[in-house]
Amino acid sequence: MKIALLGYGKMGKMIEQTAISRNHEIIAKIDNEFTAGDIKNADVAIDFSIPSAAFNNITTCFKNGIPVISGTTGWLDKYDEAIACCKKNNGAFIYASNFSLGVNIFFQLNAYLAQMMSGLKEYQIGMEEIHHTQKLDAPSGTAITLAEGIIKNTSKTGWKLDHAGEHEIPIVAKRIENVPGTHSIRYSSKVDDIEITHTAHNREGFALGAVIAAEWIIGKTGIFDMKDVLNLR
Ligand SMILES: NC(=O)c1ccc[n+]([C@@H]2O[C@H](COP(=O)([O-])OP(=O)(O)OC[C@H]3O[C@@H](n4cnc5c(N)ncnc54)[C@H](O)[C@@H]3O)[C@@H](O)[C@H]2O)c1
Ligand SMILES: O=C(O)C1=N[C@H](C(=O)O)CCC1
Repeated sequence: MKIALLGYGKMGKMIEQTAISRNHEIIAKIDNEFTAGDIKNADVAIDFSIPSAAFNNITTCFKNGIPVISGTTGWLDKYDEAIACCKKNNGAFIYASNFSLGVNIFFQLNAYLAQMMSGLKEYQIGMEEIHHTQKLDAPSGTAITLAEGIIKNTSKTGWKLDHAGEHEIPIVAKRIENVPGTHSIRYSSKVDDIEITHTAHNREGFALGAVIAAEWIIGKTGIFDMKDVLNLR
């Protein structure tokens, strides 16, 4: 598989290593603006760039017939527009706030726990995410996906950083040097707490999931997610 890397920072470099170890070829390492000519020979593009560049990167690929795996977070105000562009161009797309296989299992666990806790008014919910200090967005994309999983399964109607209203999920975002990504959801009552945590030890899991998604999407048309890739439905 010939891969164009859109974003050659911490994740782009990790994905390069993983892709080469799985016998793929990196045909473009893009770390700034690019033209269609730079990526024309790619079978797939993997975008781990920055929030302000993601939409343009992704839609340029659709317009040039290249399937996209998108891991960049913090750009989802334009997600619907990107989907419309993908459909118009008969393209193929997977966005995941977190490509790690463990986190995708954790998403399922979170939804199941929320369903069980939904009737128990004694428990107050809270979420915490911890990432490295270079992270541009807060809360993390993963925390937003986790909050959406809770909203779908409880009477909570939204989320807010720090001071949430009664019907919202409070998210605390901490930035600590060199932390790859830790997410916890806690249900606290007067008598006990229930807490689930996913801790990434490094970035290898994110990269492996993104390369597996890229292998999976080749030859397909449509909009998919990691549940499709990992057969979690
Ligand atoms: N979905 C996941 O599993 C997952 C995992 C880790 C990180 N992320 C997200 O991926 C993104 C990148 O993370 P990172 O840690 O590699 O960040 P990073 O800052 O190390 O790398 C981003 C790179 O994008 C480059 N860039 C800037 N403008 C660009 C453009 N127009 N086109 C292409 N590249 C451009 C920057 O020069 C930089 O090298 C972030 O949004 C982060 O939240 C997602
Ligand atoms: O390092 C980052 O930045 C990460 N971003 C994703 C998010 O926002 O959830 C995934 C975890 C690492």
